[in-house]
Formats: sequence, C-alpha cells, structure tokens
Amino acid sequence: MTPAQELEEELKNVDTELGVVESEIVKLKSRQRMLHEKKNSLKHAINKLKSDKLAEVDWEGTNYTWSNDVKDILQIVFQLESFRPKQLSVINATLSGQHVIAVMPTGAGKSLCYQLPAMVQGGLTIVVSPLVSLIEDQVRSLTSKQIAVKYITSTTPKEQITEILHTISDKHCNMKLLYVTPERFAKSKRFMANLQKCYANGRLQRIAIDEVHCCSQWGHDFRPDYKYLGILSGMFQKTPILGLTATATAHVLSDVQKMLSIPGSLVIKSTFNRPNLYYKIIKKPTSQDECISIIENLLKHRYRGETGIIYTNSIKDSEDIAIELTKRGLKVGCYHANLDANDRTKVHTKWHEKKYQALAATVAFGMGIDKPDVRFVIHHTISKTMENYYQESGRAGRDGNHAECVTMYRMQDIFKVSSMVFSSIGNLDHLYGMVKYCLNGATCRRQLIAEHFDEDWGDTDCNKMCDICSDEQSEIEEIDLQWHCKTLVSIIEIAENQDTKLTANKLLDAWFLKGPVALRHKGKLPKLSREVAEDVLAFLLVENYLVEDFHFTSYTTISYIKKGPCMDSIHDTNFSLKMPIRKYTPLSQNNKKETSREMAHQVKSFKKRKTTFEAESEAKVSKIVVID
Ligand SMILES: Nc1ncnc2c1ncn2[C@@H]1O[C@H](COP(=O)(O)OP(=O)(O)OP(=O)(O)O)[C@@H](O)[C@H]1O
Repeated sequence: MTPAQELEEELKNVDTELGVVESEIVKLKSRQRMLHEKKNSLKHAINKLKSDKLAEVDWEGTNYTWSNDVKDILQIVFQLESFRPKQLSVINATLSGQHVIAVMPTGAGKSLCYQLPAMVQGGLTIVVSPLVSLIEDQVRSLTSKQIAVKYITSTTPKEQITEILHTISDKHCNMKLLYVTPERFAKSKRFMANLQKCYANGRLQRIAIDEVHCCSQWGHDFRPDYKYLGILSGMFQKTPILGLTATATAHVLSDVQKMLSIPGSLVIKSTFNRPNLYYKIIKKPTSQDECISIIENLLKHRYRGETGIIYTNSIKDSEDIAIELTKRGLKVGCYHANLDANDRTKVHTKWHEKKYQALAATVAFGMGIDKPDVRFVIHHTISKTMENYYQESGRAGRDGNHAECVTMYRMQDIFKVSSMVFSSIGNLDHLYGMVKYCLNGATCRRQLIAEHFDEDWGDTDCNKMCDICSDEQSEIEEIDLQWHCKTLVSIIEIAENQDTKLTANKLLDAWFLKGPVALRHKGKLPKLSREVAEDVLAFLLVENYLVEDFHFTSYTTISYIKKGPCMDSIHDTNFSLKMPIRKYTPLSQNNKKETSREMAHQVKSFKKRKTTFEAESEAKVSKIVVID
C-alpha cells in the first residue's frame, strides 16, 4: 500500500466513524426532543393538577375578614345588588393573595373583579389594558363614583405622566387604580422605576391584566407588548396577578400562565352561557339594497329607540351601510380601522351617548366597548370564526336584559370571507365552524356555542332564546344528498374535462340547468329551491365533500369549487348523507315586547317549562321527515 493509499484508507475509516457518530447524534437529538416534549407535558400536567387543586377551594365563601367590606362596597360604591357568577370567587381568591386567571364571557363583569378589591385593601392596583377607549370608559365610570383613578396612555401629556409617577412612588398616595397600556412596561424605564418604589413602599396591591389572552401566540389576538408582562411576577413577588379574559381554550390559558410565569395558578372559569341573548339567523338577500332595507326596518321598528351594532367585514360595507341608513333617516355612524384615533373616539362617544342608534362597524370596533345596554348586534356578514362571533355578538345585553344577536347569512358570504382568510392554516376550518352554525336547522344555537367552548349547558338552558328552540311548530325536514352529490360530481367532471373552473354560482347554475349548456348535467332539474341548493353546497363544503380552490387575479382572489376528499365515498353501497333543512323565518318587525314578556314568563315558570321542553325536544326528534 502506498502512503497515499494508507491515508485514503484511514480517511475512509474516519468517515465511517463520523457516520456512526452522526447517526448517534441524530438518535440522541431525537431522544432529546422526545424528553423535552415529555418534560413539557409533565410540567403541564403538574401545573394543571396545581390549578385544579386550588380550584377545589370554595372561593364563594362570605366568612373572610374582608367579606363585610366587599358586600358594602358592592352595594354602596358600585350600587349593585349582588354578584354575578364567579365574581365573588375571583375577588376572594385575589384578596387571598392568589395569582388568578379569570375566564368569563364578554359582558360577564370582569372589571368588577379588580375594581372592587382595589377599594377593599390599601395601596394601588395597576390595571393593564390594551385599548385606550376601554381605559377611558372605565376611568370615566370610576371617577363618577368618586374613586381615585388615573391613566397613562400614549396620548397622556408628559407633565401629567410625571405627576402620576410622582404620586405612585409616594408613600402617602391615595390613588386606588392606575390604568396603563402594556407598552408602558416595555418602553418606560421611568415607569418601572416608580413602580418598584411603590412596591418597596408595600403599596403595590395588585396587578390586573385585562384581555390577558393577548400574551399568548396561540390566542386570536396576540400583542407583542404583552410579552414584557412576564417579568412582573418575579419582580413583584408579593403582589398577586389577576389576568382576565373571555378566551377559554385550555391551550391558550396554559400558555398565558407560562408567559406570565405563574404556572399552576388558579383558573376560575364561569359559564359562557348568556341566557339573555336571543340568537337568530336570517336570510340575507343578494342585493345590498334589500339587505339595508331589512336593517332599516329593524332599526325603525323592532329596535326603535334602542342602541346596537351592525357588524360587517369590510370598510367599504361599513361606510355604505352607514351612508345608506343615514339617507333613510336613521342615525347611524361608521367605525373602522381607517378612522384616525380622534374620529374613532368621536364616533364611539356619539354612539355611547345614544346620538347614534347604531354603528356600522368592522371588527376594529371591538374590545372594550363598555356599553351595558346594547340591545342588538346585527351581523351583516358572518364572522371569521365562532370565537369572533361569540365576542362580537356578546357585546349585546351586558346589563343582563333581553338583547338580540341577528346574523344575516347567505352562501355567497362564505367566499367573501374565505378569500380573505384562506392563506393561513386553520382559518378555513374556523370559518366553516361559523358556517355550520348558520346552516344549522335542527340543533339549539346555544348548544352549538356550548360545544365550541367545551361546555355542556344542557337543552333546557336555552329557554327558547334561539330561533331553533323558539320555533315550536317546526318539523325538521331532512334532505337526502346522495343523488344530489352524484349530479354535482358529474358537473364538476364535465367542467374539468373542458378545463373550466367552477365558482359556486356557476356550479349552482349548471345544477339548475342554467348557464352554459356545455356545463349542464344530463339529469333532471333538482326538486329544490335555489335557496336550499345553496345550503346544500355550503353543507358539502363544510363537510369536506367539496373544497375551495383559490386563484389570484390582478384585483382579487377567486374561490372555485372542486371535489373534496369525502366525495369518493358516495359510491359506497352503505353511503348515506342527510342534511336537515334550515327554516328561514323572518324576524318580525314589532314583536319584541312579546318576546321579552314571554321570556320573563319563562324565567318564572322555569321548572314547569323544563319538563314541557324536554317533551317538546323529544317530539321534535320524532318528527323528522326525509325528502329528496
Ligand atoms: N354584579 C353585577 N350586577 C349587575 N351588573 C354588573 C355586575 N357586574 C358587572 N356588571 C355590569 O356588567 C357590564 C359588563 O361588565 P364588564 O365591562 O366588566 O364586562 P367584561 O366582562 O369586562 O366584558 P368584556 O370582555 O367585553 O370587557 C357593566 O355595565 C357592569 O357595570
């Protein structure tokens, strides 16, 4: 062997050995990853056990040293008779010094959970809140109750900030609450220094973090500034943290605890049922003019003298609706992200003071609307997710009185929304969840919302406060879809053979033997109304028998329809697919008083009705009729 060959041989051996080492590294890395995952899931399980253990304590008690003060302050300062569900638990737990995450639905009264304790003990409560309008509303309301409260936001003048910071570091300060936006923690060393002085003086009583789900990247509303709040529990070890949110997913909550460095802390969750909200879906006409006429009539009659919100999904729609309703003699403002901060405040205030009966708004009109007597929320266009829908509609009836959540639905809106959201993973599934809710013609709407939040409210919790449960005579008709699926597949295949793409409308046309002759199927005209046929297409889409296929043009994104993964099963011998037909009952213009009276009566005779309702539900189930 030449010296070069010897070296070559050695090199080979080294390579072989390197290969062995690398494969060991891969194995070890994979083991490391597995151990990390295991470690995380063990940590999660331990934290969950800790949270659950803390949750076993009866926090509703009235024998704490502060219980009498709590009761007096509730009645004298806040002028409220009693607590809403879980408010007292959160108050007792935070006054006991626990870190608490309070999960309550929109309008359930989360603010009281930190405002009231602030009055029970000496010292200062810092309230972190993401929205200036929310801060302003709350400060206005607390000031009117003679409570010493201040706020710092990006628009607060420098001298005022200096004065406030001076006050909080003063041993004798009598300020009870200070509201700040989260970026204060990230961007102001001066603020942090004064907060540390406040803590050193033993005066930092509590840190309340509103909309605490904004800490989590898993939530629907992640805000980068919230991540700086993670240092607080370490920096102010004796100060309890109280996080508040209306987002209930376990994943988000666990992430929030992690981000705030309070793993295993107590989680107090109240039910998401809002018994005073009446949920209804109405048919949305194809023309915008007719849509606006429906809203006009509702505002002029059913909701005369009442205040509400009309949600839509585009700035243009919000402007058009507001302009058109104003032309028709109504007082309706418009609110969207393109308004500057001043205009937003102006519009919000006019609405708050009832100078506007309604706002036609995009989702920019969101968090922190503290108007208790919103009597109606109309969705002119469906929301992107059920979570969003619940938050948006939940802005109605925060005072606990009857309020209505009306959604205008038509198939075409699915594509309006899907073409905006499809690019992120999971978004279409979320949207289809919302569509399923709209298409539903047989199950109590509350039941569907409960399922979404992993809760079980039981059938009787609705008290006929949704269009499904209140429709006593309804006979649920089901439509057998097997034959229709075959027809639709044949049209899709005809189009594919001709290299033609089908929008949902084109597919419907061909199904009804309209539009280009070359695309039409060879069968008979379906024995369905176009309306029901639209529901069938939407149903097949959300059930994965059809899928959307998005294509870009220079101006827009178009959604085309293709066969979905489930469509292959239609030829199976035991294939069966049925869809309950949704009834489109219009919303009467003026029977709301009757509904309210009926509701009051229902609450009184709840026990009696419970049995009746169970009987009715059974009757409904037995009245299913199948048509094709
Ligand atoms: N115990 C109570 N009794 C009667 N009304 C109450 C009670 N607690 C709070 N409220 C009222 O309920 C309304 C909603 O309260 P709050 O703004 O705190 O809700 P929230 O849970 O923070 O909602 P959001 O998630 O939208 O911010 C307010 O008008 C408040 O005064």
